[in-house]
Amino acid sequence: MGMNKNDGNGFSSEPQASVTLHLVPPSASMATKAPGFVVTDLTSVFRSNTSSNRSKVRVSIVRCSVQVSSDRTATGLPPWKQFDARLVLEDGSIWRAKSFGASGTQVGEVVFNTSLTGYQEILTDPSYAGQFVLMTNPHIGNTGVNFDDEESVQCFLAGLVIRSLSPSTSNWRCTEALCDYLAKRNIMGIYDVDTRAITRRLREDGSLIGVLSTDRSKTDEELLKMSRSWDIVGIDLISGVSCKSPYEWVNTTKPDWEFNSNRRSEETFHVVAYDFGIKHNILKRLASYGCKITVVPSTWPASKTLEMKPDGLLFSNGPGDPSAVPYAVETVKNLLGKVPVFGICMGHQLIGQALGGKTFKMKFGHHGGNHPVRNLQTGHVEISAQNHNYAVDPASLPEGVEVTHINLNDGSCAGLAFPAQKLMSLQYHPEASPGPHDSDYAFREFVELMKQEKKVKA
Ligand SMILES: NC(=O)CC[C@H](N)C(=O)O
Repeated sequence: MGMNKNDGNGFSSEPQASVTLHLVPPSASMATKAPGFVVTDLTSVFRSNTSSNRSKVRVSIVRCSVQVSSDRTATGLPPWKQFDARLVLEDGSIWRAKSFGASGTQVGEVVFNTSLTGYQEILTDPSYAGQFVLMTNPHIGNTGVNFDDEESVQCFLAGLVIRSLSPSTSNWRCTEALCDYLAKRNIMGIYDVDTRAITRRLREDGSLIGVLSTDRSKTDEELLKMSRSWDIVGIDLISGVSCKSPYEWVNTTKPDWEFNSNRRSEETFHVVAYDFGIKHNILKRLASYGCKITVVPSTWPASKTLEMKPDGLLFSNGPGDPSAVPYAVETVKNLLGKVPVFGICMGHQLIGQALGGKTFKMKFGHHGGNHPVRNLQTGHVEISAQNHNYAVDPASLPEGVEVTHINLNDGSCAGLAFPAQKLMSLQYHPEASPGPHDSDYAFREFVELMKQEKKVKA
């Protein structure tokens, strides 16, 4: 197999009498539907079991590229169940496509995401509940999905809209093909649709409600009517994604992926995290910075939180309209000023409202991993991960509240601080997932805020 002696990967060029290869296709069903895989990449063959008898070495292939055999592709069929699909937008436009994943009829708001990679984190971000995510990157699915990149326990989004779905997967962490993953989670995906044209329309006209359907019995007019009789504004989407009872979170970022290992606080701070649809990486980053975390449901009363005597509070990201969840605003209001708080995205918007400010719906929002933000306190520009359709109007906020960050694409408010109330918040995602890590320092600043408060109280 052309391995060099001691090449640094544990490979040896010594004679090997017996080698067992375990091929790992992206999914079992793909293997049965498309027999005859062609292994195209053996770069990561490694020795998993060395016995004292060096002539018997078992080898597992953990990374392999799998391509659908020419037999299968010759038939012109892709390795997933596919139906004709329609996306009917409320403006009357009809987009014909092919489906993968689940089938049926689903209504939602269409938003476009400009991330080049990280579709699994996007699919599992609970903040997309009620929305169809259209990826502007035309080629999706080529890295499959894996065990580690889940941002929640489920896919809450309404569906996925892409230009082209890769028929093969190639990634060393891949455990399943995207088509099978979505089918199991009952999420509809469509491809073979002009995502660029839809994006331009959304940029011109703003986010649009649409209906995605594989149901031939439904007329275009019926689907159009459905899209025009539903609205995402004013709906409490948080209650469908929040946990039902409190739990402890202990997982840190895995050592292999930890890029900020010197930043762990020597003290441990107890953080109560309100789950409005919390992404796992927010919890992992807090844990990596040395926090002990209790996650509580969105309806958890402020009084019970204060009984837990936390050092700090995290108000998480979450789906939908912040004006549709007055109970959450009330909870935030009852907690502000009592302990240091950090709000992220929906959490930031709820803080804005709790302070007496207003939120408004943006034309098409910010969704992607490439949004430039200026930190007004340091002057630094961060490239950030964003996913929101609403924003806080800074002019509506009371005196003493500082705008700390602005989005450089449109000048909108991207961060707030209110030192008198030990408060900081960001409209975007310092935990990234997917996206750049430029804003990770925000977790350190939150720890500093809790540290200062502890000192004052001591
Ligand atoms: N990621 C989030 O928390 C989203 C916030 C809010 N639901 C919005 O769309 O603006």
